[in-house]
Amino acid sequence: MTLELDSRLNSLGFAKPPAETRVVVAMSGGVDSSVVAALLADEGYDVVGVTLQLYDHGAALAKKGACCAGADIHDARRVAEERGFPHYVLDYENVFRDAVIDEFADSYLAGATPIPCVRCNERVKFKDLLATARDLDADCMATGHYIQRHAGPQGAELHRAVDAARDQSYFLFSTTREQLEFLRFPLGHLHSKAETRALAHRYGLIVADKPDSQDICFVPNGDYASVIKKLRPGAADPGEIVHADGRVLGTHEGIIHYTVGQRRGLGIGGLSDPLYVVRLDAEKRQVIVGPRELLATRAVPVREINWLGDAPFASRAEWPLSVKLRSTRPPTEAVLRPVSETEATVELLSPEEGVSPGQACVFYDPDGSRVYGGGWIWRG
Ligand SMILES: Nc1ncnc2c1ncn2[C@@H]1O[C@H](COP(=O)(O)OP(=O)(O)OP(=O)(O)O)[C@@H](O)[C@H]1O
Repeated sequence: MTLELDSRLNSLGFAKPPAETRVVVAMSGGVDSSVVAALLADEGYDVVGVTLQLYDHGAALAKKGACCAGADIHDARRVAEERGFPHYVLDYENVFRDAVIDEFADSYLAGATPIPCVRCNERVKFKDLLATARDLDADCMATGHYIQRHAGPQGAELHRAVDAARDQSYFLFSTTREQLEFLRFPLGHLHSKAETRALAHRYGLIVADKPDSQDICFVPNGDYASVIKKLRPGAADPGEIVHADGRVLGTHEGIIHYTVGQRRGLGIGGLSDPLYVVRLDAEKRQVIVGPRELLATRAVPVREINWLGDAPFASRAEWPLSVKLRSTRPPTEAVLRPVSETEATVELLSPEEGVSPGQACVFYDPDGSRVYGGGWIWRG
């Protein structure tokens, strides 16, 4: 660990001494947020750990070891005990089910590909948990997200994490400016997860070698279709697989099994050209397939926009930006044309494949480093 790194991590940006600065740390029981809590406690901050129980680990949805369930709560508590700061567990099962899981299931049934982690940040962690932190008289709330918060001339700014492989900006675009003022992300400056684990070992944390959590915490092994079937029994009805030219090519076991851009697993072999899912029609329960060229999208309709730029979002006819259309893709150049305060059309300079309703379109400045917000892709 370099001295330079330590000095960057030493301050949450408050004028008063750490001992007089109360920080609520959102603790999942994973290595990232445990390191945040240990680091801040070590620097002398008045740390209070809070863990949300998001679902019952004995219930059908959860898997052993999934975040937010029993074993993780136990780990978070152990870290707090060993580092000597208070820790609270709050039961958020009902809130999480209503605000995140239900929409996740309904979104798939409507033919979209949702991102529940964004809704969890927006509706649970940065709303109710943040309110709890204020109730606890905290000066700020810190999380283990890999993202940077910079103090800019117009207020707090959101920037991509230094470690591009860990960057979570795609999942945080809907953070409001007011929330951002109160939030801190002490891991955003780190260059790799190895640095986080090195810190965890330095503090002797029991979670130092705990495996990284999975993509969606309530979906065991990525098998989201099983989760949806449990939540909405009978809702995943079979239907037709239809070529974009109108030919019926076969049947499927429910549109929840498909996503735009998918090629494998269509079960319609024997055709000369490779076919891709180009659209899901929830009303007709049809999976529409076609050749690859039908996947290319240039104009992306976006709504529910949260803007984190300095000038009002709708104040200009167009903005040159770069955008990310999937969490795993790099930013790509675009021009954004506002339609209203919360809606826009994003025109991509080079067309992208597999742009799916329900995913986020996240806006960055043209060099792809500062996050200007984003919105939800819809069908238009
Ligand atoms: N159940 C929870 N209770 C409180 N805070 C949580 C909970 N789950 C996640 N968080 C907070 O949100 C951050 C990002 O969550 P995410 O699910 O992306 O975890 P992660 O990257 O696996 O981090 P960690 O190693 O801390 O689990 C966590 O670092 C933590 O600060």
